[in-house]
Amino acid sequence: MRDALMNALKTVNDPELHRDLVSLGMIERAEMDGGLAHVKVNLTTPACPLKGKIESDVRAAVLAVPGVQDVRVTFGATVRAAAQPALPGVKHVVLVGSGKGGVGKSSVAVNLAASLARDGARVGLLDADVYGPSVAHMMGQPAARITANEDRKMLPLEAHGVKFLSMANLSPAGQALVWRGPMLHSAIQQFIKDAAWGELDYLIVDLPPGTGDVQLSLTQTVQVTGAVIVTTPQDVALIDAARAVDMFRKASVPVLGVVENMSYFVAPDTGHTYDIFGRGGSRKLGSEYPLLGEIPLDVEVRQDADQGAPAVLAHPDSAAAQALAGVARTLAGQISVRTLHSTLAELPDQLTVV
Ligand SMILES: Nc1ncnc2c1ncn2[C@@H]1O[C@H](COP(=O)(O)OP(=O)(O)OP(=O)(O)O)[C@@H](O)[C@H]1O
Repeated sequence: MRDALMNALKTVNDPELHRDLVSLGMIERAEMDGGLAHVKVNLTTPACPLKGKIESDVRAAVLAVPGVQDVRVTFGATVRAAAQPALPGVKHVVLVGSGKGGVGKSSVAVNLAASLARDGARVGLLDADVYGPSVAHMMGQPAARITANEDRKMLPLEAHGVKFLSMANLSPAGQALVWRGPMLHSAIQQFIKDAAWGELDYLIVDLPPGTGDVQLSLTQTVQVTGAVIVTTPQDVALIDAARAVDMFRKASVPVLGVVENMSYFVAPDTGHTYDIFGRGGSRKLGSEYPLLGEIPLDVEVRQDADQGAPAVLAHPDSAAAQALAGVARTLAGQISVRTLHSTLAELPDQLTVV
């Protein structure tokens, strides 16, 4: 009977990976209990954007097996590590960058991290925006201080299910950092390599805006899975975003996608939509960089950030939070596809990214 179930499951393809669940090794359990079939699918990320589709496809395929009256589908998830894992225990390092300041890069990084963690992933968040570190505040821990463990490794702080490190938790509050290039380089090295991150599926790195030394130093310090570029749809932001894309291309860091923030505004009183910065402009960056999502301007995103609670957790039903959660899942799916692409010896020709 198990063979019949497995044969049926061989007809179900992962909708993103375009391969059947059996050959992808995603079927953890397939058993009959009377007329009830139990199937456990081990996803490649807990933030799988197409879990609902996989569930209905599995159900339909298994229900067609003679003798099956009902199906119970359950899920687990194991994020597969990049071919060359970033750090011991860290499966993927994802950089969040922008060409220009103030476009909402830190807000996106914090919400991505919180959303992935809520979906069940093990997530770290590194604030590499050394000149204007805002992660500590946005995570609600501006006063916390970083300590070291017995091996003299920095212990990340933790909030909202996310481990994080920010320069703001090292220096006295309100004091500016006057570190120069080489010191910054070694500070970032330490944040990455001399910290006890433990086992992480995703380490999200909030970069400083622009295309300077810190960004380059990071791409040289650690094997990075890819970068996400945050921009507003405004031309001046897009010109700078294109520069950031170019920098990553030159540093051989794949651009996993673009997030268009402050994409539009829906007036709460009239419901009218205003495209304040010109919606959809990020498509001008080129079709080879997938648009991971359009995040509306939303006063709650700003208020939640100020109060130290990511919008995806504080107001999960708002349009902005839903869009941010969608970005996190699309990104996780994108990483799964790329990882499979680079780790499978025999590539299916129809393997596509978003
Ligand atoms: N979608 C949004 N709706 C409303 N406010 C937003 C949105 N995104 C970001 N903001 C607000 O805009 C301001 C700038 O955001 P943020 O600090 O995330 O930008 P940044 O690109 O990281 O800036 P920098 O790197 O220059 O410090 C913050 O006050 C933030 O709360």
